[in-house]
Amino acid sequence: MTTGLGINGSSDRRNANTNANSTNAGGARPAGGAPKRYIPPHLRAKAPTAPVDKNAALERTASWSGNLPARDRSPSAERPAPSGFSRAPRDDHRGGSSGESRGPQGGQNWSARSDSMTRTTTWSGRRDEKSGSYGGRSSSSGMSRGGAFGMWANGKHVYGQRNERTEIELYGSPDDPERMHTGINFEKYDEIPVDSSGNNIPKPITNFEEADLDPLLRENIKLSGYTVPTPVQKWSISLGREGRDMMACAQTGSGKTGGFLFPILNESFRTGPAEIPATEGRNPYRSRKAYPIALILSPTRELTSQIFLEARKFCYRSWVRPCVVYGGADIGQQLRQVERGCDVLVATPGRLVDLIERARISLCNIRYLVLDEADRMLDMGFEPQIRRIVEQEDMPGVNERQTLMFSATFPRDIQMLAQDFLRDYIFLTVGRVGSASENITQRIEFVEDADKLSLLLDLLESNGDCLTLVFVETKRMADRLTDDLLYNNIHASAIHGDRTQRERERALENFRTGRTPVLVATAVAARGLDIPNVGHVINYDLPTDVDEYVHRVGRTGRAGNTGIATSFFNRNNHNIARNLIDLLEEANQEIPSFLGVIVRERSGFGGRGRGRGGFSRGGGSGGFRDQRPQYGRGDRDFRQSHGGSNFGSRNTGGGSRNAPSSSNSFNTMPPMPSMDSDSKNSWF
Ligand SMILES: Nc1ncnc2c1ncn2[C@@H]1O[C@H](COP(=O)(O)OP(=O)(O)OP(=O)(O)O)[C@@H](O)[C@H]1O
Repeated sequence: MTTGLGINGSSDRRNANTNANSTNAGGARPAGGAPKRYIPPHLRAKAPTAPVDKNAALERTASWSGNLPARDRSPSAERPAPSGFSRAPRDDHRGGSSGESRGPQGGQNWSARSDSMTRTTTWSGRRDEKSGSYGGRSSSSGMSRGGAFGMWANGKHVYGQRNERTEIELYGSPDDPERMHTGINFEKYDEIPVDSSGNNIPKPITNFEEADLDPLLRENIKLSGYTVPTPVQKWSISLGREGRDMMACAQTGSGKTGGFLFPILNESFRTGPAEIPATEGRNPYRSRKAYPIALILSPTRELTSQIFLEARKFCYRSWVRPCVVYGGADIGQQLRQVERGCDVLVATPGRLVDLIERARISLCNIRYLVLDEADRMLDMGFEPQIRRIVEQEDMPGVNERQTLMFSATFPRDIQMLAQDFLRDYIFLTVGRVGSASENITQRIEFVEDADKLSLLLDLLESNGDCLTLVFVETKRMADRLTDDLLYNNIHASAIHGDRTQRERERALENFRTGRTPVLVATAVAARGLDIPNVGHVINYDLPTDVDEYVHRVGRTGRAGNTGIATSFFNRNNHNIARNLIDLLEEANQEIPSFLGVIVRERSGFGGRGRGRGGFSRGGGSGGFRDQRPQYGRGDRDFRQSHGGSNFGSRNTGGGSRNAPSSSNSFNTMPPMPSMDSDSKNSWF
């Protein structure tokens, strides 16, 4: 039962739901006896219908059907049945999928590249290709045979030929429903205050036209439909030109991917490839090793794949070949792809280490290192691997490379740790560190565990056409809830760490295309994923960490579009209440009174409020995180507030600062157990 603490009249509505349905969480399948069917609100006044036939229950013909574009570019994924939305197979969310997954390593068609252009460069020993495809959004036909790559010849960048088919595959058509279109609030990004701190801060660019970008990059940006740079892009392009390191904290959906790709590609297009050092063996040109010039590390396979697809857009017709490697996919295929050309490598740490150990990747030519979701990459699970990749392999040192870190959240302790990988960096914040975008309407609903399913069904019923992402805390819960939704006639699938990579990619593809408009996810889908039309994020289970909350809700309200995030809260979530209040306040959201009540209750028990910048980061309860000292959420460049540093104040307009004092003395983290990215993912 709900308590009287609900807001907006929602508790009344839920009580009504509970009465109308059952007392065991709406449409949940009861442990024994005949299952009770969930009755949506608009049918509750009507006479009950016959129990749902199991197969019929999975038939979707109601409000979801066909409302969303069911365009499916997957070569072998099932197409919607002609009669409308045929149901996804019962095991759709658990495995046993019959269709091929789509993804850079998902199927045969992803393996080959489609350059008609012969590469004559000899710097990396890569094979010249005449045809084929090399993975991308659509592989059904292989990437267009006429797809063009450029080359670097005689010290010059020679652009590849334009190819209409490749352009449609890469960029979609302007009315492509799967393409992210900027929303009504896109221009408002410019109103968000930007703070920068560091030495000799260059001025940001103001627009793409005056940015003196490489003409090919400019063209590719245009083809991607970008007309105005977002704030983080304005700054990163200018910092990239100056060769400066950067730690950038900008809200979810505000264009951080372009923020790191643009400066890297702008410089690479101008300067060309790097020579392989003579120390690399007798005839490095004949070796099968790749020598990328840029390395982009990200925490999850899906995000890694997505960044690669973005990189392909901006590398089109250039000499730069992007390449992707991540766990769970066929390594043989990845190795072949690496051999075909690997100038910008997008990778998860675990798989990268594997390829380094096999002597198939050398990092000796790295000029640019990017940690996307940097706070996650330097968090406990990944840090040992990052240290190994960056410090113990052959990557040039911090003075010889440019290092860029991006995230929407940057806790203070991670900022401290990050200093080990950065040189005289600029700290950039767009909005407050770790704040949620105001494009997202955040609602917190008080609901007891037993009533969650009922409320979820109500919300889904009233959702309209949009895609809905439902977050839960455990893999088991993800499967269970998906079963419950399928049982209640809602097309849903699940994504979590226990599913095979093929199943994960398939679930994501079906979600993206609207075949299964509800995706139940664990934290594996919380960061970075950019899926158009996600209009509603529901935290069925709230996370214990408020930063995780920020990333989750950030799957909606992207690129200036608006979205809704609803979170189910009850007393079990008291640890996050304080931080949630701060977050809602910052984003100008309504703060339900029960949050304050619960915070006061907890203070009464001797607990203390854990405000931002206070002692605890996120107030997680139990688990691995809490074994670390907690330094508080970062709300600014930690160098500014730390005693002994010369960063006494915030700098918003450039100007000079003295170098920060050494960070090493602050790095008092106890050693953390090592985990590779795949085992890390298994947490989710
Ligand atoms: N300058 C731009 N003009 C138009 N659209 C843009 C621009 N920059 C980025 N976008 C679009 O905005 C969306 C969000 O961008 P992106 O995924 O880079 O956000 P992000 O800041 O990395 O988000 P997250 O914190 O969730 O990782 C993407 O669909 C991207 O194509």
